[in-house]
Amino acid sequence: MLLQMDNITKKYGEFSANRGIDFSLRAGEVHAIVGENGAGKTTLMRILYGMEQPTSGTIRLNGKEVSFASPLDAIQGGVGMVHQHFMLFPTFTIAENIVIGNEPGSGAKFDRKQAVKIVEGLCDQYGMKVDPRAVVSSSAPGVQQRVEILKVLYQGAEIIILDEPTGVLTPLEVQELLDAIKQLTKQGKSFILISHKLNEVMDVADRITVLRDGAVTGVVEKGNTDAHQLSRLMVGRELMELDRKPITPGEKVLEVANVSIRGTKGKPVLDEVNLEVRAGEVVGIAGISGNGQSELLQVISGLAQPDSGRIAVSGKDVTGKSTREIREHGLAHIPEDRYVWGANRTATVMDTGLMGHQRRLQKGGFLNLKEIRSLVSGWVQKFSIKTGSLETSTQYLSGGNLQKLIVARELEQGTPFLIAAEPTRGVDIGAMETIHGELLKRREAGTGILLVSSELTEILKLSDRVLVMFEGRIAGELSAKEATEEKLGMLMAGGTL
Ligand SMILES: Nc1ncnc2c1ncn2[C@@H]1O[C@H](COP(=O)(O)OP(=O)(O)OP(=O)(O)O)[C@@H](O)[C@H]1O
Repeated sequence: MLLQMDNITKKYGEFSANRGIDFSLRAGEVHAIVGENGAGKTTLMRILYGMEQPTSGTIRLNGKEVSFASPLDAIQGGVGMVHQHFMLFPTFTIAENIVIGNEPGSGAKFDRKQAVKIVEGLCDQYGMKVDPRAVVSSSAPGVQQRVEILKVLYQGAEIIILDEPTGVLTPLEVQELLDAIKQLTKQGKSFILISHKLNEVMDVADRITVLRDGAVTGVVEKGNTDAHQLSRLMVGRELMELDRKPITPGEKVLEVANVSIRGTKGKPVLDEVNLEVRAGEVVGIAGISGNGQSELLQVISGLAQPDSGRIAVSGKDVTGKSTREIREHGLAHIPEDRYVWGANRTATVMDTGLMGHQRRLQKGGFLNLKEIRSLVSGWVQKFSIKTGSLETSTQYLSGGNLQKLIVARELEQGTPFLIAAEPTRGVDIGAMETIHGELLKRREAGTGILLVSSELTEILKLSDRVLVMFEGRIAGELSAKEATEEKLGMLMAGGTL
């Protein structure tokens, strides 16, 4: 056995994030770890990667006991990890990012040409394509991820840990990643894959370990299981079908008229965008990321200003208004990137629950802490948010639990208009069911929802109408009845129906 983790326990105070976990990995194997948010997947991998020390338990590589005091130690032992959030230097080139820490050249002189050569060699060896001279910040997420993988390969990794690698990728990039994993295992590399996406797990994994509440609930060979059994092992119950009741849309809660943003390279970022959302309907926006969706959400929510055009929320012109003013006028916003817009990582769960809504929750200039406390603890229950207490700092929440907290806060504002951008990114399948159900409840209660998602299944499940964005324009609109993955895919790629 290449890797053997035996009886791993990790305690944080009284709380056990890992309880007596056994985990093993064969050479050339892809071993997936699945489980609910907060089940302890990332913790187990942080232990393997030397970022955390286990409270008890042993790790053996090729039969020899090892103890990694730091990621540097782990890298030297042949273990590399690609995190949920990329850790690259955005202003450096791809080649610089890959060789950093072990740069070619003598003394202080960095040999750029040699670095490019090294990266070209790696690309050839492992069958992956990147442009070594491109700057990371202008590379697509799929490319940045390849850079991370090439970087750990350059560092000599035999075991590569991928923590929810497909969350930010387009469907095509996901396929490329899965192909790259298969290719690399043929060359003897081994992967540990943390994922909530059971179809991807069933595609690429050889074995699957299911964790629940810090303990193993099953280890299965792929051939002996299916997505149904896995989801039952994960959440301990069957998932339910969504019930989307027919509605009659009401008055306009969002109107975007002829909105444009000029780009830096001649091409507009947003090009005469027109759309509306009415009370009680979900309008989905599909598109390959980078086609203007982020900018559209930014102008609607006051984070950016349009160069021309008009935006109205609940009938009031809010063009050029601040985020605070627009929020006060009836916008709630589940942001695309929870770490940038959604939360301050040092704030407590309670403060995060309050963020952006202080004015609404105050009386006579004072915050009603008792009311806020009972509100936030209600959300924690409803959305099964795993947290020590309301005073716990959000930096100790697992990724999916932080996402659930932000979703709960925005959904529960009960505003007439809600932006839901990637609302289920990083959440487990049970929580996804809860969030989808709650979004539909808001819709029935009359909230108009603008849903932006890179998951076509999510768009198709929830939307009454679907708009497709391509190169800053609305390239097409389909009703819920007309929309299929094939038609959307066609429009997303710039085609016509
Ligand atoms: N430093 C810490 N102090 C206290 N609790 C922690 C700490 N790190 C993690 N935890 C807790 O340990 C539990 C397991 O977290 P972990 O990140 O391993 O979950 P996960 O299975 O990866 O979840 P997700 O799918 O949401 O990413 C969580 O409840 C988390 O709040």
